[in-house]
Amino acid sequence: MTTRIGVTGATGRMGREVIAVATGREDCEVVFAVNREPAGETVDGIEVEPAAEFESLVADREPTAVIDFTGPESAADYVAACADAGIAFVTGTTGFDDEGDEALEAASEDTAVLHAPNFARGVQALVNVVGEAVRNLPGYDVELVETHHNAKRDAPSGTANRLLEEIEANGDFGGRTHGREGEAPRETGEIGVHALRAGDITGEHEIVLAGNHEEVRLTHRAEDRGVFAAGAVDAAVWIAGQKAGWYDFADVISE
Ligand SMILES: NC(=O)C1=CN([C@@H]2O[C@H](COP(=O)(O)OP(=O)(O)OC[C@H]3O[C@@H](n4cnc5c(N)ncnc54)[C@H](OP(=O)(O)O)[C@@H]3O)[C@@H](O)[C@H]2O)C=CC1
Ligand SMILES: O=C(O)C1=N[C@H](C(=O)O)C[C@H](O)C1
Repeated sequence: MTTRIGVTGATGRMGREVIAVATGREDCEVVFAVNREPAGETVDGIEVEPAAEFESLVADREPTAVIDFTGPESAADYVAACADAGIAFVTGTTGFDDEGDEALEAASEDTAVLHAPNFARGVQALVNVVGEAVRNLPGYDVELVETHHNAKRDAPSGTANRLLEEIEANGDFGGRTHGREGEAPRETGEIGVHALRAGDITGEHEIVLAGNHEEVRLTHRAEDRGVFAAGAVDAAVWIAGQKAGWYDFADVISE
């Protein structure tokens, strides 16, 4: 069955990639695309419509899943609208505060919701192995460095936060230190977190584990945003028809 996809944030860096991927596949169709300020644009032949028309587009075009790459405030509004309409919601948006997280979780009681801070399959593999590395190297210093383009709003990245949760769950750490300045010797057990913003870098995450006169570096580097878009479209095709609930990208990959 063809998955009918609605896209939000259609003229953004990721929205454009999602439309490019989805229009190139035979198992899905982009039935509408919206952006805050569409200015009469089309993306890969899809007309971009005003965000204010989202609810009427949902009613008229009957998407089976919405893919969202906007911002945390708008994603919270879109997930609530999808929950009301019973449409599956896939979001890669990052930077949610507690209220945003709660909006996603509340919506998952009424519809299928999948949130992934990173839709690259390699990052999922990194999440899977980082805990094992930490468990194997107790007492080693751990630092995380993430690097993104100069227009990224949130820091640390959503992916960095996910990796940090995994690191903390697998070792005995004393807290996170975001950057260092001045007299700032490393405390035992702290996890250093560093966010670089420069140019149009797609997204890099590196975990450094050092001790015992050796170091291990686990690095993921996304070379093209199409990697994220392909994962998000895979997720939308997978989630359409799933029952209400909370899903993550690991559920998609494991099938
Ligand atoms: N999970 C993953 O794999 C990835 C996640 N991301 C995350 O995705 C999000 C978007 O990133 P990116 O594409 O680079 O950001 P952009 O700023 O390039 O794109 C966001 C788009 O959303 C639009 N927008 C904002 N509010 C609304 C609204 N209410 N309705 C419709 N459209 C709206 C913006 O429009 P306007 O320009 O008018 O503001 C813009 O076109 C970020 O949170 C980022 O961290 C990014 C890459 C991969
Ligand atoms: O904003 C981005 O560009 C990216 N954001 C995601 C994040 O915050 O982790 C994923 C990816 O690294 C690109």
